[in-house]
Amino acid sequence: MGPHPAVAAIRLAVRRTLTDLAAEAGTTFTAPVREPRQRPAEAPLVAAAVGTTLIGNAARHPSGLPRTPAAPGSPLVLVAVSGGADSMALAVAAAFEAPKIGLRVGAVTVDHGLQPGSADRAAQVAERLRSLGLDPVEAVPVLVGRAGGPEAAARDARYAALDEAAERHGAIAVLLGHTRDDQAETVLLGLARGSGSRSLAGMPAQKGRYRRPLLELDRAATRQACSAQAIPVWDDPHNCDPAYTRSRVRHEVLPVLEKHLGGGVVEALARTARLFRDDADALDQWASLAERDLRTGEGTLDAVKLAELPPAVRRRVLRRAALRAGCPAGDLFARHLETVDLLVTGWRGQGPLHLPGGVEATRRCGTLVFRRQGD
Ligand SMILES: Nc1ncnc2c1ncn2[C@@H]1O[C@H](COP(=O)(O)OP(=O)(O)OP(=O)(O)O)[C@@H](O)[C@H]1O
Repeated sequence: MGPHPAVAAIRLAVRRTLTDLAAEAGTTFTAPVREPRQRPAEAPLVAAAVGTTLIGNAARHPSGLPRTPAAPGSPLVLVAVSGGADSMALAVAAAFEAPKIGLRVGAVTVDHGLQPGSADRAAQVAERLRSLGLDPVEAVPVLVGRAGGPEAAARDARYAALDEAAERHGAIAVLLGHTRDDQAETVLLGLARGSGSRSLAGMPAQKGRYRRPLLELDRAATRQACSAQAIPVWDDPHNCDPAYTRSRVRHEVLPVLEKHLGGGVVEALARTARLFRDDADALDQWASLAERDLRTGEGTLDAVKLAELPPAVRRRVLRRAALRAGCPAGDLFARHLETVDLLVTGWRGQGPLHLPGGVEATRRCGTLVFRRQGD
């Protein structure tokens, strides 16, 4: 009997990502290993209820632990693990697949320190991961600030810790457990913010060192996979806390949409993300070519030629120029670009515009000038 279909689907998705990574790293493939027989323990879900502490017997799972870990010094991939079903299913699949491909796999679990007992829980998750064959495994405590609200502050601290761990261990990539459901939520959140196509494109499967192998799979699959392999999971109470926007989207908004618009909303939103990604990529490429043509010097653009561009391309050129002059990407919003755009399309001699990061945009003699004050 082969593995549970959800386990097989997750392994396949992870294998694809790891194979790409191994090819990029120039790793030599080892001979393919046959799927091991499923063990009888692939039945009960040990702990999946909200707030459940980790229990379970590591010796009983998962099915088919890697036989021989990849040689020391082989390229290392880290998995970012919260302890939830998505990232646990991902970590187990990576531990199963990586040695066959000549990669080592480790994990980092970040302790945000936002709940009582979080350090103990992070230590338990780390221990669990070690018992699953991942190495190295670290539980990293972080200090979460306040900038941008609680979700953004936790995310910033988490990614800083993941980046630092990846650098320190020389990892070739960090895997994240986002699923198609997370993607649908991201698209809805972007839509509600009134964002452009780049935001509606959701999360990319690959960005820098980060990869999201499960982006085409349902959250239900990761739960089923953990259940089938008797992997204890921990549900972050924040995921169900209505104080968090994403939680409300997950538990209230999406179910209502599914109910009233018919099934398949999550899939449709994920498809929307893919289509918008292609559109946004094409527009970015166009803007990059147009910018080369319009640049008249360091931080200066030909305003007359800018006016001839379609708005979607023009705004992208303006954004690029503002970023190049030193605007922080996270602080530059559509409303800033709309006012800069008026220097091109609604010119009536208005004065310099002050953009985030101390950048100033002015129009002089048919030229837009972006400069950081004091430069
Ligand atoms: N505390 C953490 N430590 C390490 N990685 C994390 C942590 N929290 C989230 N991640 C990574 O980011 C991904 C998305 O996290 P998020 O909280 O948005 O989703 P989730 O549905 O709660 O995922 P999961 O079921 O894995 O907890 C996780 O799958 C994991 O890869």
